Amino acid sequence: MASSGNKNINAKLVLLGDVGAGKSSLVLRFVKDQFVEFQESTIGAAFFSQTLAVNDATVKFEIWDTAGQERYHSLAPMYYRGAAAAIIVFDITNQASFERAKKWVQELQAQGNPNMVMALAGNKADLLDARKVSAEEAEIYAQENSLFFMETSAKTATNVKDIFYEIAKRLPRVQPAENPTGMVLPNGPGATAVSSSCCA
Ligand SMILES: Nc1nc2c(ncn2[C@@H]2O[C@H](COP(=O)(O)OP(=O)(O)OP(=O)(O)O)[C@@H](O)[C@H]2O)c(=O)[nH]1
Repeated sequence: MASSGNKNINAKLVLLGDVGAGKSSLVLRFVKDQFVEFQESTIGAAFFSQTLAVNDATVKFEIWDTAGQERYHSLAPMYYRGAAAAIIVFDITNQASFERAKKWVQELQAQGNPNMVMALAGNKADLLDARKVSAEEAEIYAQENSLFFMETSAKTATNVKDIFYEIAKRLPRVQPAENPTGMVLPNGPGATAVSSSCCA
């Protein structure tokens, strides 16, 4: 069937991962092209939106940046429920954060949307000297679990736009009825709303 021009796709995306893995920093880099050395730990969750043009579609990501601290774990289903995509983030210099990422993958496989596009981000790829998780190990794990894997650096911007772009390419082109996000904006100091677009 011939394509009928550009499609507009709304996609709820959630970031999950250990405390300090760099979830907020990846979002800040993607949405504002900024990086801060001392990013504060997220409280609850924060919301952002960002539009990305891919070949055949314009994807509006509705991004939930969750808090990695264990005490917020029970809130996570609110954010991944109905999500079209997830980025599970670990820190390549921290083996425990990779183990935590695997736990998130298991939880999403058990309770998330079965068609969810899942990306595994090995973040802080600029800190090569401190690496504890090899790219090979993460790649094998990703392949075995139907995720795609990229090493990213929020600091240098390496692969940040690319990981969102790869997700955008993989999203189903047929949208389910009306906005499935059921979105309720969070309260509290971690909550931020940003709307912008990029990438002609
Ligand atoms: N060198 C380097 N540091 C990074 C990178 N990404 C994040 N950081 C730093 O790591 C720390 C934690 O980053 P955050 O973005 O707050 O991590 P988070 O996963 O959102 O943490 P929580 O909100 O506590 O769950 C901050 O000091 C960041 O500056 C990166 O790619 N490279």
